Amino acid sequence: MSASESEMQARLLAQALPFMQRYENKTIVVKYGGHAMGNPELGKIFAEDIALLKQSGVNPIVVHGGGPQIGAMLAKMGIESKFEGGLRVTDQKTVEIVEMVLAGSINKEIVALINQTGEWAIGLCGKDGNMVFAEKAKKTVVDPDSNIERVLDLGFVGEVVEVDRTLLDLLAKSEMIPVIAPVAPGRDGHTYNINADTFAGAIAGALRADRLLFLTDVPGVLNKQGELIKELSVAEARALIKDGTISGGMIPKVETCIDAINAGVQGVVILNGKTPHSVLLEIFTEHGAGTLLVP
Ligand SMILES: Nc1ncnc2c1ncn2[C@@H]1O[C@H](COP(=O)(O)OP(=O)(O)O)[C@@H](O)[C@H]1O
Ligand SMILES: CC(=O)N[C@@H](CCC(=O)OP(=O)(O)O)C(=O)O
Repeated sequence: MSASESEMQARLLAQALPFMQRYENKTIVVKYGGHAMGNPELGKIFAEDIALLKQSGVNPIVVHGGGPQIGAMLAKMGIESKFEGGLRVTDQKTVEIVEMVLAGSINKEIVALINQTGEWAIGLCGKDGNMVFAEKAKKTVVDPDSNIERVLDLGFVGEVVEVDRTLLDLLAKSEMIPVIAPVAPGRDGHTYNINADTFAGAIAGALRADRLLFLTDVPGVLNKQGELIKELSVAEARALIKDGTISGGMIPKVETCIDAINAGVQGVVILNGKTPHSVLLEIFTEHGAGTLLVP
């Protein structure tokens, strides 16, 4: 390494100090989307970033998705994936596979990656420690042609109705980093499939998290021309959903951002999880990337 390169690295490290002080003991919820996963090298870097946050005195909580991975498993079993309003229509067979993929293989993969850094991760879903309770989602969509609102029946898709922070508060005081799959029970005894974005938003809201980061496979919210929108107000976001600029999986993400801001979460950002060290860059440098949602 040349002298100027090591000087630059030292300067970068020194610049991180005020950010480390700012976030000490603060809760940062990181939603790791299924589209941001898949590349082993990037997975390792993501795990290192989370480990570094914990080592720096931050309380990181990982909530993960796995939509594409669920789709692949369903396809293997000859079941077609169907979405309405960005949410998977989930019958009994599908919810069993969702739980198997999310709370099983993906959750343990992320836990193992973090453990390999030398930190300690613990894999959970909403069922563990009675952390989250859900009920059947009451989702409505407005038909753009007729402007008539209709209620969607998405089967066992849930929305979070209760978060008990007991277990997460315990873990915050421990060495353990929680890694949570978005599956939760209902008081009716059913298991519900919850969109990982809305699940992460509910956790961040219940914990009054300092930051909520969404790692996905695009640089942030893009406008009609495909350019990154660096700052998006709640009103602008609603307008972009209405005119179809924001569609598919970006809808629950942006709706969650709006709810999280209303619940008092301070910094809500959608950013590219395929950029190496995007979490560290966002938290410990001035070079925040992605779309910042503002009231
Ligand atoms: N306006 C928009 N800006 C950016 N992405 C958008 C927009 N509208 C729809 N999308 C889609 O949303 C996707 C991200 O959501 P999703 O597929 O649920 O990802 P993840 O698995 O990371 O949660 C992008 O890959 C993109 O295809
Ligand atoms: C109800 C619903 O749609 N649940 C999602 C849960 C996983 C998820 O949200 O994963 P991503 O974050 O990778 O999109 C699903 O079944 O795909």
